[in-house]
Amino acid sequence: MEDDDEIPPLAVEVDRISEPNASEFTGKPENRRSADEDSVGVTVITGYLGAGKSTLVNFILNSQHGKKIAVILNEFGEEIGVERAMINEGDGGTLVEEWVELANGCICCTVKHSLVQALEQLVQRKERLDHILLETTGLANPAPLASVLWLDDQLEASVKLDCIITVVDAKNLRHQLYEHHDSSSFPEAYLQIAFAELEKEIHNINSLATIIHSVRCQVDLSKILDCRAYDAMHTSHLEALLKESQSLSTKDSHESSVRTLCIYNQEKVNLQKQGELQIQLNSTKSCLNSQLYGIGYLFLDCLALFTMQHCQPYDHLITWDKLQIGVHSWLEDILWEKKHSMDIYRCKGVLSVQNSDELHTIQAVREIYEIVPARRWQQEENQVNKIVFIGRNLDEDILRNSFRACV
Ligand SMILES: Nc1nc2c(ncn2[C@@H]2O[C@H](COP(=O)(O)OP(=O)(O)OP(=O)(O)O)[C@@H](O)[C@H]2O)c(=O)[nH]1
Repeated sequence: MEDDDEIPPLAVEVDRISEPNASEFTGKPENRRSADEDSVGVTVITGYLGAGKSTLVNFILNSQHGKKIAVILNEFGEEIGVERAMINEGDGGTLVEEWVELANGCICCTVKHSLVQALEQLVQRKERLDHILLETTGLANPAPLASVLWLDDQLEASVKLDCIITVVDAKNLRHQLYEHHDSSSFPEAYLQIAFAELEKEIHNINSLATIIHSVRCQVDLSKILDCRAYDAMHTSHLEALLKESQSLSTKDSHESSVRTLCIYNQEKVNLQKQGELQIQLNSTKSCLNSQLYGIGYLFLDCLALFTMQHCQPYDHLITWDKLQIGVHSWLEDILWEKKHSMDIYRCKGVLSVQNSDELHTIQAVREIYEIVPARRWQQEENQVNKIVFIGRNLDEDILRNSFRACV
């Protein structure tokens, strides 16, 4: 990346920003203020991997606000299509006025210019938008974004930075701030104290942040949309952010050892847990009658429950057609047992499941995971399994090969 790319396109020298006067801040005070009336508000939604950014986007889109909202998603190349498939667009995309996917890089460094272009195109649409949501990757630094939105000459007057929301996962924040801290077995009373401490820690990092507690990002939208957090009255807050952005090199802002990779598979998968394994027998092919003869137990390297269906009563020659494990067991091996010594921070994706016409989403943040049916597959959609992993020591071959046991 060119050095030039790293410096946000500032309209004024940063040294001058120290003046608390909003007029001097942009150099064009009256324009800025009157333009505010017509400009489209942009809410930047940021937060660490798995903090709940998409959950918040989903919540906003599905709430009754009567606004025409466009969503800009920033994805790393490997994540293309996964993020969007996981957000509920409503039937036929009715909840979202416009989608823009900024792929192949992080919005805070390599795709900054694409962001400017995307915003321009959105505000030039015939039908006026009421609001734009910009969801960053879980590894983005929001400061350079703020400078693009606040100070970019091309954009000035047409969009305004309404608010930066940082979604924080109360369970994992301590772990993220102080690695190796395990809060999974804390008694409740301790947790309450820990959460109070968390608020203190958040305020130590940003004393001006308004903290809103929520479960699954269900918040009062009047507190987060159209809040003009950076209008003329609140420029000092942004000043600090921009100064910080100047001192940071985007080259250093991403952990180089953290890798993102994606595995694909076209076949439908089995979700079942190990205790519910179904073992298909070759001998079923030669069955003469269709009676169910029984359920028995079999010791392999684990205890597996199997059903013998449609077998001849005296068929002693049993050979396995396929030993299938479920996605649950596969994930638990990787996330809980850490069988392959991979340090997985985040896993997300879509699954095409056997005997189901619904797209299932797979979500994991550290060791906590869930697999849920999200919606029906759309007709034109390619029903594939696509799973993104983010973490350290990821081994693509192991992940891909071990996943095959689920199909
Ligand atoms: N228990 C619990 N889970 C939550 C809450 N909010 C979000 N989640 C779950 O956390 C997981 C990650 O949420 P996402 O919204 O995809 O997180 P994200 O910040 O977009 O993640 P990245 O794509 O990695 O940047 C999902 O399984 C959510 O259902 C919450 O308040 N409580």
